[in-house]
Amino acid sequence: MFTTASELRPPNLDPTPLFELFRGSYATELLTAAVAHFQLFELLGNASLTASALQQRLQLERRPFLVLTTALRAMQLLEVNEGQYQLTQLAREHLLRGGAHYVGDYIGLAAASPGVNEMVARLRTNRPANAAADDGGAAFIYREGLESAMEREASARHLTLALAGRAHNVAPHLARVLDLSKARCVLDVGGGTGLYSIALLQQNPHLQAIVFDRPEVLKIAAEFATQYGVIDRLTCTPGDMFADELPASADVILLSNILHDWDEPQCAQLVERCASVLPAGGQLLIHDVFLNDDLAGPLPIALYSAALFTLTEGRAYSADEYCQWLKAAGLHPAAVQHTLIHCGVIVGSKLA
Ligand SMILES: C[S@@+](CC[C@H](N)C(=O)[O-])C[C@H]1O[C@@H](n2cnc3c(N)ncnc32)[C@H](O)[C@@H]1O
Repeated sequence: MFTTASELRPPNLDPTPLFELFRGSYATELLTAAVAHFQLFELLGNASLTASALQQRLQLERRPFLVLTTALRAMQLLEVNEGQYQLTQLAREHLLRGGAHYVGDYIGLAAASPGVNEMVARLRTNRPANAAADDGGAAFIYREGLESAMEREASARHLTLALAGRAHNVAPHLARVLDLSKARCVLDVGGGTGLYSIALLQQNPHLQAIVFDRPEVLKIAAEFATQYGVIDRLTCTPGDMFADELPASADVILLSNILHDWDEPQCAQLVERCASVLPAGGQLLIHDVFLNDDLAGPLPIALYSAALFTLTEGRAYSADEYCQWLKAAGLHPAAVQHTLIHCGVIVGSKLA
């Protein structure tokens, strides 16, 4: 199908604004849900509540609570002072019913829109979209007990190729910020298109790569590896990253856009599993987006977090949260190095 090898190159123009525009709908959905479905602003009124009290009043589990409140904090409508959640002046003036400049009913015009209703359902159930067998299965995630779109040829291809657009832009940047001159083999866990591995292989001619993913997804990785002329150095290994043994032959492991698909216990488990197969001196690379450590923004990441929340079992995390998991697994995290489209990489080293 593909005949000529080509090189992955960074884009001329930064596509980040397109991603921010695309994710903007989550601002409408979360704001309208808070105003018209959860009555969050009335609930807080002029009082302040601890996180657990507010979470209880909203009847939300931890993950939806964090997604909703992170976005509202990033929107400057909610603030946390000494552990107490309270409304900002902006929210008090405009989102408390009865105020002279109340705009809640205006925002409420979107209350019955399909996007808002869907967001409310996701927040209330804490379950990803399409997770029932009849709905085609959840996007991007596979684990035992969950119906997954990644197990079906057409949907796995569709979803994986959708991510190729972002990878084509970001992967060449990742390859340029990392120094893998001394590395032998990179294991790309949940590697999807394989484009991140392919960029690393093109940048480092001595390197080998293993892309570990579900069988239907690996078909696409093999096609791209052929197209980009690195199929002789890239192995596709099918498996379940939670249940199967991870290949132990790599000295670098990449988790690119993986942990944000999973809830906190699975993130800790996955980091631990990766760390356990790394040799001394090996590195675990977490390539992802990062919330601020206080989980109060920035807004583009808070909105992306909402997207991840609705589609998967994850959300966006902070660098601090990632560092905690790396340290718990015995790895030493370095500072975030930025790539593109809000992404960056944290290198966790296993000391020799
Ligand atoms: C959001 S995509 C990220 C793909 C790629 N790393 C990237 O950055 O574009 C998540 C990937 O993890 C894979 N995945 C999900 N659950 C998995 C599991 N239990 N075992 C192996 N791969 C899994 C999916 O098939 C998908 O390719």
